[in-house]
Amino acid sequence: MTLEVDIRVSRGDFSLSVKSELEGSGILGVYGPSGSGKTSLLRSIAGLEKNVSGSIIFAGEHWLDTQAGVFVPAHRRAVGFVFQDARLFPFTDVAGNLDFADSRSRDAHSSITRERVIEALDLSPLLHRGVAGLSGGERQRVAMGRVLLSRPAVLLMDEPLSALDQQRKTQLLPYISRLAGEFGLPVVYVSHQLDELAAIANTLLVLDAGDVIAQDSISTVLQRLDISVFDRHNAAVSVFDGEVLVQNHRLKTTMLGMGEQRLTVPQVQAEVGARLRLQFAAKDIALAMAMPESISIRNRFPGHVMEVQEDSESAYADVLVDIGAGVLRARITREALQSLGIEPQCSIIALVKSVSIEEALPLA
Ligand SMILES: Nc1ncnc2c1ncn2[C@@H]1O[C@H](COP(=O)(O)OP(=O)(O)OP(=O)(O)O)[C@@H](O)[C@H]1O
Repeated sequence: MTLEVDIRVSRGDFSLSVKSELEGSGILGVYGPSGSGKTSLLRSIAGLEKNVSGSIIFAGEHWLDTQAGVFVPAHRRAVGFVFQDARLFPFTDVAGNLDFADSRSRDAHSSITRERVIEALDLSPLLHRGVAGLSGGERQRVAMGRVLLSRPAVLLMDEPLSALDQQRKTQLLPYISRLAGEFGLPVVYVSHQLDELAAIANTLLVLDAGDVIAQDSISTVLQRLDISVFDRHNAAVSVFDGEVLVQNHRLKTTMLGMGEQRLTVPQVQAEVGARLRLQFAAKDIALAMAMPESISIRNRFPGHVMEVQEDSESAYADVLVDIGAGVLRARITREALQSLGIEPQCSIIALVKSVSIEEALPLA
């Protein structure tokens, strides 16, 4: 099932223009600074935006075609919308919230059953709890369950984790990638946190002031040194597919494979053979011209420099290093870049200070 979007939204000084296609059950991440048009895009797909023109086609069905005068109203689009706040019904318990959506669902023949939703989101211990006593993360899991039970064909998520602390966010991310995979749903996921998108998205669309400035597989877009919004708050990251190779229970470490490269990290709770998404923050990569001898950083990848970009507005430079298994992005000071003479083609060792690891759909 394909979602094809080719729209313009005009509102006073602001205008949004997006042409995008989302195929199958992937997660399309939408990233951009505040006011760049992320929410307007989701609202347009959902049929909630009035000043929209162009076309939106889902699985061959025209939801919008302004030339032909077609505008399918929001309640007739098979869309589930998860918001930043959970918006649960306070007068009933978790089961009641789920039952409400289940009973009003438009498609009882869908493969999305109450049992499968409860299992995918670990909701059984919460079913008879009142809504008021739930934690923020639990509330969002119930909200996702309720939206799923309306049996959407597309899931739209607008910063669903932004009200949660970092630990809860990390706990919820695997649920979101599981939903896309298990229920075969295309998901459009909006966030202004690049690490959140890098953890789960397959493709990434970057908006800036209403324009799409990049759109491709997430690993490709994250390598673009010309996208300056990645450098705000030192957000730039790179992502790799990894596989659990060895669990060392004595030293409490896990060895992961990324292509031919090996990486040792504090122990990850996953079976040998499990595939995980590895995310490296550019600011947590150091570069050395030769293999350092006595150093506590254990993860060192020999490679060669592909591209260098100095940011003349700041102290930093971005460097892309091909390490065989993929391309690692490093952010070091311009002072270090110049004094080490780092330039394209030179051999280099990338030293990884930390990595964040998620259960996610494989990279596109
Ligand atoms: N109801 C409205 N009336 C007038 N202008 C609006 C309205 N809603 C949004 N805008 C404007 O449209 C532009 C895009 O807003 P939008 O909410 O889509 O951006 P966003 O990327 O989701 O931002 P944020 O990350 O802050 O939520 C902004 O300039 C915003 O001020």
